[in-house]
Amino acid sequence: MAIVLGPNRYGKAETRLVRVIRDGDTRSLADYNVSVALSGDLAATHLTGDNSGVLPTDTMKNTVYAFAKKHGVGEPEEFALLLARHFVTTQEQVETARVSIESFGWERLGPHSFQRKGDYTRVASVVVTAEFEQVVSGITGLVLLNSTASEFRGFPRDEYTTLPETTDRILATAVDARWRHVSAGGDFAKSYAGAIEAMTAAFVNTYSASLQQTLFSMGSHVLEKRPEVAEIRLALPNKHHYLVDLSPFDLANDNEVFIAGDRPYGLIEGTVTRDDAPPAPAGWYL
Ligand SMILES: O=c1[nH]c(=O)c2[nH]c(=O)[nH]c2[nH]1
Repeated sequence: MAIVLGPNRYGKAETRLVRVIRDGDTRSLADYNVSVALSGDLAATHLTGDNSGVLPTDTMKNTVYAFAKKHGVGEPEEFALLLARHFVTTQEQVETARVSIESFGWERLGPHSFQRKGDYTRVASVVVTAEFEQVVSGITGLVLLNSTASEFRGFPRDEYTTLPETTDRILATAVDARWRHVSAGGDFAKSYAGAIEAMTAAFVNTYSASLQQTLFSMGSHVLEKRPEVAEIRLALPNKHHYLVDLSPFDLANDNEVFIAGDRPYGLIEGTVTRDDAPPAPAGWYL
């Protein structure tokens, strides 16, 4: 009996790329998940441990980011072709390159602001006893992004701090919010739509020193615009976008090419309350 190596391929899966394109004061966004798989004369690495034909998957990831800077990303089909042709023509042992791209859609909210396409979830919960009725409305999964007008600096540094200070970064979050109504009556459809509008407008229009500051601005704006809301609690994940270091490839990166981080993420939580609102009933947690 002979044991033989069957079909095989390898590559870097799910390179998360966000490419910001600047046109004067307006910015547009490509948000891609790029997977590369190469096959060809790759038996040796499996059979003998000879890696002389194995272009590192790390290099594939770097190529995605470097090409995004150098050539822009165009349509996903075009960017996939560019990458696939590169691997086939530059690596002799590679016969086939498969490049797959998921492209996530964003709707424009302003010159540098976006909302992730797709629905988010409206939630409502009530608690009723003989003494009180409590109505809480909310949302989860409203994904917002500002491609500029966000800083994070002036923070303390200790021996474990490596984060550089920045005066220009991407700020993105998936809004998870609950708000408590003053009473159990009213036009809940209008209230809900107005709360979302207020929250979104505050995110777009706040020049942010931190996500904490943006949180307070969003909560305040809801309370200012919606008198029927007594209190709002926001939980905002900081969906980090890391600037890719393209200096090893002699490319500058002036806030154009980012790694969209997945985990871990910062989680910024806070409650904003009006001081004349009826207090939450004892034992009630938003
Ligand atoms: O807006 C931010 N708030 C933080 O508390 C924080 N911490 C961090 O590492 N980055 C950020 N960004």
